[in-house]
Amino acid sequence: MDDQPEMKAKNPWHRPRIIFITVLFVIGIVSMVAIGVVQNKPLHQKYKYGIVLDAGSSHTSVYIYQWPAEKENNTGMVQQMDACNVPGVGISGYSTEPNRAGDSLKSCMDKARSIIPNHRHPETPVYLGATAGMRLLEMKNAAASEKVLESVERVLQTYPFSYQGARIISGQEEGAFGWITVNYLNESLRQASGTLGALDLGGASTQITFVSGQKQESPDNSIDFRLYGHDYHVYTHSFLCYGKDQVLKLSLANEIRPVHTKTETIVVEDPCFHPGYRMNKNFQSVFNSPCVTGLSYPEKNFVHMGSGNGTKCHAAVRKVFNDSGCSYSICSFNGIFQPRVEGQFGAFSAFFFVMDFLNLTTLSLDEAKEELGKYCATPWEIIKQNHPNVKEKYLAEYCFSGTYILTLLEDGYNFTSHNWQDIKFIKKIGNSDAGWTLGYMLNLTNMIPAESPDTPPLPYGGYVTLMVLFAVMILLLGLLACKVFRRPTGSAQKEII
Ligand SMILES: O=c1[nH]cnc2c1ncn2[C@@H]1O[C@H](COP(=O)(O)OP(=O)(O)O)[C@@H](O)[C@H]1O
Ligand SMILES: [Ca+2]
Repeated sequence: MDDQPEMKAKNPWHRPRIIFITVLFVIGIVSMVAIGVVQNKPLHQKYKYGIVLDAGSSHTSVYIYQWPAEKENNTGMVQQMDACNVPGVGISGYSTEPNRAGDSLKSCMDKARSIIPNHRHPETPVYLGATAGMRLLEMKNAAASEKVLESVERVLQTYPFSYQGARIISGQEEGAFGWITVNYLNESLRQASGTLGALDLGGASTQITFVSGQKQESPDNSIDFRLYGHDYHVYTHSFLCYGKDQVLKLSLANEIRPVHTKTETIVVEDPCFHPGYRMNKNFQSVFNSPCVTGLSYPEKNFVHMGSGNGTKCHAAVRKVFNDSGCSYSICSFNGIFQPRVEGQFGAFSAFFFVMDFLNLTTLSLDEAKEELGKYCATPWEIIKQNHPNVKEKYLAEYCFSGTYILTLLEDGYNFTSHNWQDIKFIKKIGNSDAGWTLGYMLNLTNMIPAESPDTPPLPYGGYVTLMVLFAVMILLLGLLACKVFRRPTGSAQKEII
């Protein structure tokens, strides 16, 4: 301590010089980090967009997707930006006035035009995929289905986007793309971790799709994917006519046929509708579908009367499944091969709407049956009072729909009370709806590569953290070095003095 004044006297610039060097050193390090951060930060995130129209049997939805322009091939990058419900019925409902099918899409397409930045319009692909409603219309009246598709095509081509076509997708595509969507969103494709099976329930068809390690006995039900460097053997089946609206017609038709006479007023007592429910309906509304046969008196009406009995409803719904005649080692129903269900499942669309409304999504199978039985037995007046804001058509059908869902999953697909908890009823994963549309777009824009794309070894956040850590380490080492170099000089001077 006594030597300090002498040292200072010897070299009065020593300390300021060290401070000056240290300050320069710190400024250098800070600048290095700042430059690294600024240089590597994506300056202004550029997004690309894609539009898919899901032309379902009951309604059409327009989905707008967006993704960062430079990260097309990374899983989880494409997200739903907006979804618009087209007012009115599904496009197959315009078979007698096809022009209205195209017109119905305008409000949602106008919205898409306004929310996607103008300079991206010409490169934004638009796809329309029609599902089971149009499959049925094509079976019933191919010319009408052609006209409906022409009408939607005409309207979609008037928009400034890159129109890529309107077509009826197959049930196999619907199942496969639903599976791709949930697994893409779940990020289960990049890690070879377990995938999520996909259960989709529509109005006119239903799909089951899952990875199965068992022998695939039916080529029609088997798809092989190579995605991000992993091979997947996927089982899929789409049951046309087994969407919930068509099954309602099927089971009503089963109840009408035995009491079907030409003269009397026909009263059909239905255990799947609430006690006190009474509605005049036309035979036509039940027998107008290619899924239902055997109408003799199209002009006749009947009284649809609820009796609200869960057990009897289950028995009635059960009749729409044909369990005889499996030519494989194992079947679901109607002679269709299906291996035992495996792994976790995401159940979406009407599976979710119905189970969520009935508050059954988290219950065990037995609890769900019990709750549903009580719900079905509740008088219609009380149901209406309890849910004044729910559309009456949906409200009247929840007992039936819930019973159909439990029956399809248990008696159809052979889920049991042991693996019931493997089914997750989901609407969205992140911001994006579960459904076939995202998978359809990813496939058509080649955004899911067969092999894993090369990505930087570190994500951006990790890179910045490492840079900062190294900078701090260098700084500390520098300071330490200053101290160490100062000491010997000091002690040497001390010794000399
Ligand atoms: O909020 C809801 N509650 C109950 N059911 C709904 C709700 N929203 C849609 N749905 C039903 O979901 C189903 C959707 O089927 P979609 O129109 O996709 O037919 P598809 O897939 O067979 O072509 C229809 O049965 C429709 O009534
Ligand atoms: Ca659908």
